Amino acid sequence: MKIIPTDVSGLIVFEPEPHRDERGYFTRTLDVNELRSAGIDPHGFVQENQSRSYQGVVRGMHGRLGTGEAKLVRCAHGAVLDVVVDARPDSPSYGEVRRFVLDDQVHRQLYIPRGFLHGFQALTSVTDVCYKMDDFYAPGFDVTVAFDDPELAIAWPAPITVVSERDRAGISWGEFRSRVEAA
Ligand SMILES: Cc1cn([C@H]2C[C@H](O)[C@@H](COP(=O)(O)OP(=O)(O)O[C@H]3O[C@@H](C)C(=O)[C@@H](O)[C@H]3O)O2)c(=O)[nH]c1=O
Repeated sequence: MKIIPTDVSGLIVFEPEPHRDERGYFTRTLDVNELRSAGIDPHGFVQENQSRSYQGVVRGMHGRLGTGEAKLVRCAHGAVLDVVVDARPDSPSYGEVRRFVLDDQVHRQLYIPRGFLHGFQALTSVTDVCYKMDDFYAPGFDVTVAFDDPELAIAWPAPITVVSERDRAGISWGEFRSRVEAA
């Protein structure tokens, strides 16, 4: 498993080395030693989720007020463009967007520390995303920032097909920022 730091502090890409043969492939999807050597407590994860999305679906941009939540995200089937926004006011990259392709070919995983907004777009007809979280689902603290916020100007790569009602009602990045900065 290669550990690939990014230019944003705490945001880390993990790249495994899948074994491919005529049957298909084998790959590790979790190695606690690798996580520890990247400074992540593997026992911090308390919930794992899987969602299926059809081509063009956008989910996001989701964040959690208060302490936030860290996620370890991978695409088990198909491909996504995974998008994060650094929502940590004291970070040098506060407000910046980063985009990563996660797919079932290279099998990269993205570790997103606490204090980020997260979302993705499904790039394939059937797209399964799995992610571990270091806190339990707490809808009362969840906030959605508009996936099409003009200030964030996230470049979604494909025509957008379906967006949930919750995500269509997302607040602006400016509104989110004032809530986070006031906290
Ligand atoms: C996330 C979540 C949802 N649910 C329920 C609530 C709802 O009825 C249904 C679908 O929820 P949502 O529409 O919020 O699912 P979704 O839009 O896929 O939400 C997810 O999006 C990605 C981008 C993330 O980063 C995640 O943290 C999470 O916010 O599942 C849970 O029971 N537990 C959970 O942990």
